[in-house]
Amino acid sequence: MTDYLPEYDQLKQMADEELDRAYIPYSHFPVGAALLTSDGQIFQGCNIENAAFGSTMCAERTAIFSAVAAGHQKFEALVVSGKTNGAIAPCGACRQVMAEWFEKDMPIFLTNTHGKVLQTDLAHLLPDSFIELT
Ligand SMILES: O=c1ccn([C@H]2C[C@H](O)[C@@H](CO)O2)c(=O)[nH]1
Ligand SMILES: [Zn+2]
Repeated sequence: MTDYLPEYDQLKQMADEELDRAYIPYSHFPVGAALLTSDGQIFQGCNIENAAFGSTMCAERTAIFSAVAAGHQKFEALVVSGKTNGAIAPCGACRQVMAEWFEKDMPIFLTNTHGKVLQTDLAHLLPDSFIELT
């Protein structure tokens, strides 16, 4: 089961809302995300694809970069949602970006639209991560 987070239902609803905003002419694979800042704001993200496929931006990074661009650098929780059979799984690039901004134990809820919820964190998604030049 998952730890109780008062904002979870709102985050999940806002992540799901982004599934309809995803720009996915190539993969037809929508992903939505909602990110809670330490001061209680929520930033949404969807995947935004590009004809040059490598220029595509994932839902998770859209949410993180949107929050950082608005002046937020401390985060409490992330919910990601996909129309997948199991829980959505963030790509490697997103895990590396998460490592830059999230504490290792910050709750990350990987979900789908069928009721699956997997609670995890960066300690599990990206162990032994490269986070600074030392
Ligand atoms: O966690 C994920 C996994 C995939 N995608 C996007 C990238 C691409 O647009 C499409 C297929 O990989 O899904 C995300 O946004 N987040
Ligand atoms: Zn990604």
